[in-house]
Amino acid sequence: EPIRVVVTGAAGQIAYSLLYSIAKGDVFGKDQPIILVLLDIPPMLPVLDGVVMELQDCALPLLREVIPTDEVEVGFKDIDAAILVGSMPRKEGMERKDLLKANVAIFKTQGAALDKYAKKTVKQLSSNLQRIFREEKSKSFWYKGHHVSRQVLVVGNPANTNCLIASKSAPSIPKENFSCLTRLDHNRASSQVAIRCGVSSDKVKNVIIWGNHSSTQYPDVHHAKVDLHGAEMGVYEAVKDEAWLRGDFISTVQLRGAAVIKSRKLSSAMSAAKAICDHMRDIWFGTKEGEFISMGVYAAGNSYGVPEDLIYSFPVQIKNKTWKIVDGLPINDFSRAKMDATAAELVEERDTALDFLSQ
Ligand SMILES: NC(=O)c1ccc[n+]([C@@H]2O[C@H](COP(=O)([O-])OP(=O)(O)OC[C@H]3O[C@@H](n4cnc5c(N)ncnc54)[C@H](O)[C@@H]3O)[C@@H](O)[C@H]2O)c1
Ligand SMILES: O=C(O)CC[C@H](O)C(=O)O
Repeated sequence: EPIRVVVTGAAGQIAYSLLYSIAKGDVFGKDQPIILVLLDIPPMLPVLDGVVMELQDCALPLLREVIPTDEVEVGFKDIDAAILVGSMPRKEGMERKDLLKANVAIFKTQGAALDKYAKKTVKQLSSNLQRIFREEKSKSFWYKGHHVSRQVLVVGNPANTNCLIASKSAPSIPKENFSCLTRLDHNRASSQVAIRCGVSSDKVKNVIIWGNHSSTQYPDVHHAKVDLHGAEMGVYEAVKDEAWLRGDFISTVQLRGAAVIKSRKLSSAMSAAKAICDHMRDIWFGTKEGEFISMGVYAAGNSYGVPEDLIYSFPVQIKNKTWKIVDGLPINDFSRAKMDATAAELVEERDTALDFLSQ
């Protein structure tokens, strides 16, 4: 059976890199047929037509159908995965707060639309599932048995707060089904360490991005390992330069998005698309044994004292399409201060967003 995947902002630059990877099986598997739903705003429909033509012209065997639309009820109907990219990127000179105001309303609307249209009705389930559902009469069964596969990844910035707002606007979808993209930051951090050590990036594992996808994020390598020509060791031991690890390394990762904008005059797109693929593929197929990755998830119940009602980036492990925060990693004072600073920014962003949406 094909799965239905919607990408919003499908006429934009991230989508242009992303759609090909999804359609050729890099994310949901090499034998998983796909229906791609491309959602954008009305003025972009002519551009979407061109994207549809190009996808057809790729002649990809897994791609069963491409549906361009500007209507959320079409876009979100019965989807298995939603990748919410559509929103305005920051341009040079723009502040983060400008972006919050421009974008957060989109995610309120889209969360509500997901709640309304993505919900499968009991009627659409097989008769066997309908019988079990009637017998169980439990909402949690409904969630566990069926909704669990419906994953919503928020990419549009400010990604954490947009994700929180989308999730709050979709009360029938479990909070666990929402996540936001900090995998790009994770990949940036792994890559910086790999370059410094002169190894390929797959030799670095378990870096952590804590907090917000912003310049307050904390890229933490205290628990990361590097395979240095056959010998696995901690990153501090391998790099042997604490000043760099606590200074330029952190600021390079924190400010990388801004550096790309300054240089390209456009927000990162190829690397963002690659990170989206990594994030979704790990949700679908799970993380490797003994490894964790970073993603923004609902903070409730975390063991790190992060305020609960936030989407905060944590180290997570994923199995059976269910993520779990890696608990109990030792946190030193240096890390604690940085984790708290990024949490404080997220609290402020959340409050500004809620305030703004209530006006
Ligand atoms: N989380 C991350 O790591 C990360 C990385 C890079 C970019 N981003 C963010 O991703 C977003 C998109 O970036 P881009 O470079 O592709 O931008 P873009 O301007 O090239 O494309 C955005 C697309 O979204 C569409 N859009 C706007 N409002 C929409 C709506 N309500 N519904 C559907 N579509 C809508 C636009 O018409 C446009 O086609 C930005 O917010 C950017 O900051 C996040
Ligand atoms: O607007 C920014 O500073 C960041 C843009 C994007 O999210 C990125 O990380 O490349």
